[in-house]
Amino acid sequence: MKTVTEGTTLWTPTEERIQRSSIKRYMNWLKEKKGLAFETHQALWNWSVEHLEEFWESVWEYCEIKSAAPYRCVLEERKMPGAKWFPGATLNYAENVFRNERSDRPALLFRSERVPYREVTWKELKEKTAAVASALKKIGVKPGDRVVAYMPNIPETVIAFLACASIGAIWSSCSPDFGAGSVIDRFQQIEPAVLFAIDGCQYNGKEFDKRPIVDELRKKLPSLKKTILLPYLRKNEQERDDSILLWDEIIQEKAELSYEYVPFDHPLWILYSSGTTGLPKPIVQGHGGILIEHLKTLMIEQNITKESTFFWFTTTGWMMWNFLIGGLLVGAAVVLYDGSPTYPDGNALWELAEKARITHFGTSAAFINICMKHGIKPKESYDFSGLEAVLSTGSPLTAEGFLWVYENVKDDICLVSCSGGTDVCTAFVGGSPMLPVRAGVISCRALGAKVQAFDENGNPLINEVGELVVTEPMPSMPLFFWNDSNHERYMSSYFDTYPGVWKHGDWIKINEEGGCIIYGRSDSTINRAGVRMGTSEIYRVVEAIDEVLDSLIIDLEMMGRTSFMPLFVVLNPGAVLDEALKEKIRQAIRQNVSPRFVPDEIYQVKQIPKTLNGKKMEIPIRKLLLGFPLEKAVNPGSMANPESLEFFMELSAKLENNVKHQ
Ligand SMILES: CC(=O)CC(=O)O
Repeated sequence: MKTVTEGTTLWTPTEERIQRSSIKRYMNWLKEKKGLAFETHQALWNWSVEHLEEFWESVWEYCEIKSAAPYRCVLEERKMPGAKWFPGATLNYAENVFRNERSDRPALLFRSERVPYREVTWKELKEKTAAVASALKKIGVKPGDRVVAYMPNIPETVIAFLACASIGAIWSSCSPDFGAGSVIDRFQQIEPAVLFAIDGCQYNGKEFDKRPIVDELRKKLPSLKKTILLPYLRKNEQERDDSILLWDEIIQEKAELSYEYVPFDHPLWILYSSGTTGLPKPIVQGHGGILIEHLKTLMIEQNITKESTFFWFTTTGWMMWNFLIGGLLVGAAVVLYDGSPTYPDGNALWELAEKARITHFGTSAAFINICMKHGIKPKESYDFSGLEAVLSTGSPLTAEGFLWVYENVKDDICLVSCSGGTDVCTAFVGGSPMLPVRAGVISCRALGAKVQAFDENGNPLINEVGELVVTEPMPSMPLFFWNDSNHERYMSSYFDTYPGVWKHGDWIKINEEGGCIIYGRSDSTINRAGVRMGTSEIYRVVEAIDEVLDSLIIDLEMMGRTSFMPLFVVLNPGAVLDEALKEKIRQAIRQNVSPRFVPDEIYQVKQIPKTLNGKKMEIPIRKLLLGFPLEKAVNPGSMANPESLEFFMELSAKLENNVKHQ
């Protein structure tokens, strides 16, 4: 693997390119319409976070947001949580999508492992959305009711979502790689009225029959009035009772699309993020907040226009799906892909990039690492003449990953490594076509996101690693968590450490130029390629296995190291950790959680390190395995079983050697 020094400049935009970038156009507009002139991106960012109300109002005007009733003011109170944005305004997300309807370009482009390539026109998208909206209304779905989907990343899922948004119902989805238990844990909390589901799907060349899971969901979700089934795997073999409607039947209906105008803070969707304990947190985000945040990011910051073709490799279980669909708000053609990114080989997505003439290719750092490890050189086989930007998220992209993109994809593109979270359904930090790209460094903080690195006492740090915090409200922050009426869970998720300041749970370093490096999670949540899972969800499955007595799982993803997620198990007397038991554990996680969370290695240990009151010591062990000295990682005095550390200290030394020799 070719190495490169962190911070090496790999790309500098030409003056011509800066001038035609969307951010420059927005800056020119600010100058002309508001008399505000900014020389640099940093100056613009400073203004955007100091003059929040002016900034977000300018986004509303510049992006020409369509609303039914005007707002009384931009921000009623600057506080977190509880900021009330654009009170008085009523609007609808779906209307802001369909205002872009046109006949000369498709709305969606789609490929799956089974479907070679298909385009969906704006007309088809609108007609089918209208038909599904009408079916939902006939079922009795009202504004505020929940509509859930167990569907892959296919056009039908986008249609179902837009239909749901158009009538003011609340959308929520889990991707079919989630096992029944994980889906039930999420959907049961929000009592859905309707379930959209597929009968099965294909991944990595293998067919998966999902009917048993769909049956289980229907049994365990008593609030369901109907299930709308899409026979995706086997077209003609569906057994059904009256509570199941078939997709093909409901889309036959001719209906007019109309919009339920809802307040700016009316819930649009519920996303899930896992903490370290308890069930996944159902995060509610609003029509207006998402609309304005996604327009700001895509249309102003990322140069996505009506002529762009925007792709992100994602499943419907990751917030990047929700973000990708935001491309329709700008009027871009959105590219969907369903399947393994490496099926039949590592060129699948690059081939799609050529075929669909993708201008903005979004992926995860994990995918770039796979391409790098497999020596894939897409530029030798494909024509990327229209490609303007490669975007990466999910985990920090290493300096070598940056270099790989410039050497093997295209040398004249803006590479955007970005990081944010499900909690805000956007990026806090990212890139800009007006800024140079430096290896391993995220170019800037997002406009309107007052991101800082804080020390333990809440002092801002420059050039030192600290907690990623956001000190001013953002419109896409959660409205609330479902079933959390007194905001207890919401408060403890972000505001426990620094009152009134959002602590995100990532380590970040910010330099004087505004460039950022993310160093991974500062808590013990597992984050595999962007999808978060609480450790408790994995313990539940692993510890249900007869042979397993206790367990500990640690995510060792950190900048400069390959992602490595070891699982430690204490076995019952007489049990042996042989290959058969390891496979049994992996299989249990694969089926009940998701294949994504199968550990990289399983180790047998005598004891799990615990605190005096019996809590598993995830963060201290993570620190130890990441190479922190013992005294900085663990306080043995607070432990019930300090002798359990010996194994982890030895392992830490071995992992250090591995890393040095990578
Ligand atoms: C933008 C993001 O934050 C994506 C992720 O890493 O989950």
